[in-house]
Amino acid sequence: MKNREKSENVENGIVKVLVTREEVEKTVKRLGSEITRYYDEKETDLLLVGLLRGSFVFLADLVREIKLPLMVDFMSLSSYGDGTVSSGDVKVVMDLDTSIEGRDVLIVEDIVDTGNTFSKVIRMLKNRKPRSLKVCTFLNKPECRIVDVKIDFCGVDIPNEFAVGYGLDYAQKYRNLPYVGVLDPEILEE
Ligand SMILES: O=P(O)(O)OC[C@H]1O[C@H](OP(=O)(O)OP(=O)(O)O)[C@H](O)[C@@H]1O
Ligand code: HPA
Repeated sequence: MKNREKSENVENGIVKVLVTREEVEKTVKRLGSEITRYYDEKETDLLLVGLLRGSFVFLADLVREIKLPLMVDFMSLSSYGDGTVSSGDVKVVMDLDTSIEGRDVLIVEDIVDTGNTFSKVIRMLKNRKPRSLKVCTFLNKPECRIVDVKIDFCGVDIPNEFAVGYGLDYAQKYRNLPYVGVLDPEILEE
């Protein structure tokens, strides 16, 4: 089968599953409980900041597992202009709508890879004087870290392979897979 035909069927482009649908569900529930427990002890004014586009699937599931009043806002940053390699040059494409001054902000990501995106957004949001600033990611690739970032709520550690699904894309595709998989290297080379 030709690569083009393969890539038209998303399931066919996947060579290995890294996080199954069941593991996704368990992980999101665990993170929801941890976050609920952490903020529950304080008088919280919780704002979840989702980083577009990758976090939208995880964030939609996560908010339903957090048993606290909260608000949601989004930012869009871009770092992977050419596909699979981080340029290290993170740009703000769309900023928040809301002021975060004096609020408890939880940044939500689909993946921390080099750490460039998180470190940039943390620096930027700290300047806006939130009461607290924590970070949550569904996936973590510790082997790829270039910039050190402290992750407060971490889903699953994965190896150094290009992951797609559950919000993560390759060339804007595969975000709709309900699990996380590794893409066929032939497709990456196309
Ligand atoms: O730790 P890093 O090396 O910075 O990589 C992580 C970032 O890369 C991806 O975003 P991307 O720029 O691909 O945009 P997307 O969210 O729209 O997929 C991902 O969603 C994270 O935001
Ligand atoms: O493994 C990845 N997959 C998709 N997007 C990404 N952005 C950083 N790392 C990845």
